[in-house]
Amino acid sequence: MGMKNEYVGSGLRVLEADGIRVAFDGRPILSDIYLRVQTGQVVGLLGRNGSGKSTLLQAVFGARAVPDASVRVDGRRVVPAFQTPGLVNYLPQAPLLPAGLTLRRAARLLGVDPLAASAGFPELPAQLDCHLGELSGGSARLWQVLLLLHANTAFSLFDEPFTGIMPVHVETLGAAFQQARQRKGLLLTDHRYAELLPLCDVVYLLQQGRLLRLGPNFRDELVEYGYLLA
Ligand SMILES: Nc1ncnc2c1ncn2[C@@H]1O[C@H](COP(=O)(O)OP(=O)(O)OP(=O)(O)O)[C@@H](O)[C@H]1O
Repeated sequence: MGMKNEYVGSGLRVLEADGIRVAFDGRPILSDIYLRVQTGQVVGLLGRNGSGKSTLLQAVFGARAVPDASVRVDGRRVVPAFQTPGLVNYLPQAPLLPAGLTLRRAARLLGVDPLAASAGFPELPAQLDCHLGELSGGSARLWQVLLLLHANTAFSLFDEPFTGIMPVHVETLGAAFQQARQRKGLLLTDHRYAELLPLCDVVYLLQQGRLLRLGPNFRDELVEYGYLLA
């Protein structure tokens, strides 16, 4: 794409965030967060409804300005992170790509080969000339996840990538995440923990404004903190 892209394809990259403090109407949502994702890792972010997962992803990406946030890559400050070419992309909970765009065009804008991106999903190639707005909710979601996953960034942040996607595709998508780990670092938040946890190298739980890095007995911890029933 002609753009300088120093972040892709050359060794280990470490994305760190701390100092992220967010309050709404005086009610603290995020306080004292430290988060780390490195290339080669799938990192899972869990937490109860309203715990601030989406807010945290926005703050890391730079979509939400946080005055004292420190987001760093390899120790170098990158705020807002999205301004650094090739560093990170982010799929919010809501649709990202315009409804009037065809998939072929969306893929070209993102510099992605749409056939490679949709490998393993037999019905997707036939949708290439559809507009995003013409697809079912689940198909549109799946395409957006796949296009961002295959776009050439060192990190991808996904807010609820599995939502709306049918079970047979959730498994294939999980495999695509695992494959993408060879190229990038992934930060995923989703309530489908049964599908998410087996993919994760690191699991974080957002709990009352703090981000806890869970240990090997994460299931017990998730019960203890009220995210799962015993
Ligand atoms: N713009 C805003 N103004 C006021 N409060 C907000 C705003 N955005 C988010 N909140 C509140 O901040 C809290 C965290 O919201 P957030 O969407 O980050 O949670 P979440 O963990 O992603 O939740 P879920 O699992 O339900 O998607 C919630 O209590 C929400 O109501």
